[in-house]
Amino acid sequence: MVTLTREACEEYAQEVQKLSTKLMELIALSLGLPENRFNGFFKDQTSSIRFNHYPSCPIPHLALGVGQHKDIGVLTVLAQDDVGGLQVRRKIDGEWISVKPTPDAYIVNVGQIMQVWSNDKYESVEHRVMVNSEKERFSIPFFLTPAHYTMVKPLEELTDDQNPAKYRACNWGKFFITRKGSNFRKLNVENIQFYHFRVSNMKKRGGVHRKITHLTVSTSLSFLSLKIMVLYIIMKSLLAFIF
Ligand SMILES: O=C(O)CCC(=O)C(=O)O
Ligand SMILES: [Fe+2]
Repeated sequence: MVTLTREACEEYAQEVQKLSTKLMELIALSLGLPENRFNGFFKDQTSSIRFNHYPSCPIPHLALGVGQHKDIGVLTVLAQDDVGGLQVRRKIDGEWISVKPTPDAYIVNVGQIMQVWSNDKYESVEHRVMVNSEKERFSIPFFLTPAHYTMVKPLEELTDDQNPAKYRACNWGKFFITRKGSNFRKLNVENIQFYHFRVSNMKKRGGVHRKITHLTVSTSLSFLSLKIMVLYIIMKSLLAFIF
């Protein structure tokens, strides 16, 4: 049995954070930006680590370890054991492809924030985790996320008249709180995602954006009904006063 101490976790977090900083510098260079372009976003970063345990499951085809999703952060640096189960969705045909575990290697996922920052030059991949009928599995993802006050939007250097911003700005802290506090399952809608802020999605009425902004929509609706009620009361008193 392996015992994880707080010190070991903290040391691991610090090291993987350093690795992520290095990766962000390389990504900046790959986008033709100065190496330190992203550093400012991570001064008060909200990054986190998760310890995933997937117990073995006698009927694996009826269960999923983690349902299909795109990571919401900037990057995910994932450590996994040798059991396997992670699958990524191939874009061209939607086929689920198993990611073979490579010893002593990390898997790095591009998250939705990176996709927004790069105005779609980098794309976040959809993935899920299958369970194993005999073996339990462990994985440790590190989610690199910016300071809570960061306005997530395409970088200005990567947009111009020919290539306009594909996403509207969104406050990361508010996004995260909305996501965590959402009762999306009860409402049978998808939880909030950065791709809901795509300009093209937002134009479509009745599209995904309308679904996920139910909070805003219902708030404005109740505000509207309140206004109608007040107007009704005023009218009634006015009529009562006149007649
Ligand atoms: O366990 C894995 O391999 C991936 C887990 C994952 O996708 C996540 O926690 O976001
Ligand atoms: Fe994930």
